[in-house]
Amino acid sequence: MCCVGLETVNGTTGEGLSLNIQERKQLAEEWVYQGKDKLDHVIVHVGALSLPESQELARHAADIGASGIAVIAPFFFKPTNKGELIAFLQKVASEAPAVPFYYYHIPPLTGVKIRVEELLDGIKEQIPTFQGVKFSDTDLLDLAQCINKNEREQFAFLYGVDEQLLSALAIGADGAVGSTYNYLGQKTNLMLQAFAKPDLALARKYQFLTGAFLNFVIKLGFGVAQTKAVMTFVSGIPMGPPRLPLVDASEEFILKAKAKLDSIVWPDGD
Ligand SMILES: CC(=O)N[C@@H]([C@@H](O)[C@H](O)[C@H](O)CO)[C@@H](O)CC(=O)C(=O)O
Repeated sequence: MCCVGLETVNGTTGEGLSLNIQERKQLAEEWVYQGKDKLDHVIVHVGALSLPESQELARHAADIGASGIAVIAPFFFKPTNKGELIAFLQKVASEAPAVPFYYYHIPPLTGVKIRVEELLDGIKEQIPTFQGVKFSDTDLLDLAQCINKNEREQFAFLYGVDEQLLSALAIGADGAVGSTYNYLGQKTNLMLQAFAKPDLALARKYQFLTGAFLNFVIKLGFGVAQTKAVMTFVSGIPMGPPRLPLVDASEEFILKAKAKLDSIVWPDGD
């Protein structure tokens, strides 16, 4: 959901696809308003199953001054090839012709596995506002090819598999957008600093510890509802219940996840 100076609104953790259009607009407006002078970028996710809805959200994001829009692949009637996916994305992007456009690649949830390397080939000709990818997939070969082949384009590659961020940074990812940064953002910033120094041994320590936590909770069953529960107990700010078909994390999950997180000894001594 967030990283340094950047917020993506109405994405996965924010359950954007479970909200109605009015709710999505309201949230986007509030983030743009509250983020003014605090956040470098507020990217609004405007993807939807219905093209007209997605276009309406894109126009709205442009009107309120969002610094970017992002779109996932439609996931009920799915595009089966690059041409179909680009056609959909292009029709949304063209409704906000002055707003940078990001493709939000998240095949574990959309089931659309069209390789991004293929998608990016010649994309600027069809989507002149194309600015980058939020890449939420474990296929680092695909990510590496995207980065290598598009060096001159200056696209932004924002990585979204938090447990593998360090590997993505090593091959040139520009930043991160993910659910754990809502509660492990400071630790991730320390990892980023160590990587930039470079102190790879220290960076690895942070990555391994984040990984140990995620490995533990994934075995218990970990999704958006559980993420919200962790955000709640870490921040003390109630995130509210998820919307059906998601259901609240169990008390047992919360107790175990909290104990695990509390047991971690971070390199900064916290
Ligand atoms: C499938 C999924 O939810 N992926 C998450 C990850 O942050 C994920 O929760 C994390 O890597 C743990 O596996 C993000 O990519 C989603 C995200 O950033 C968002 O809320 O838009």
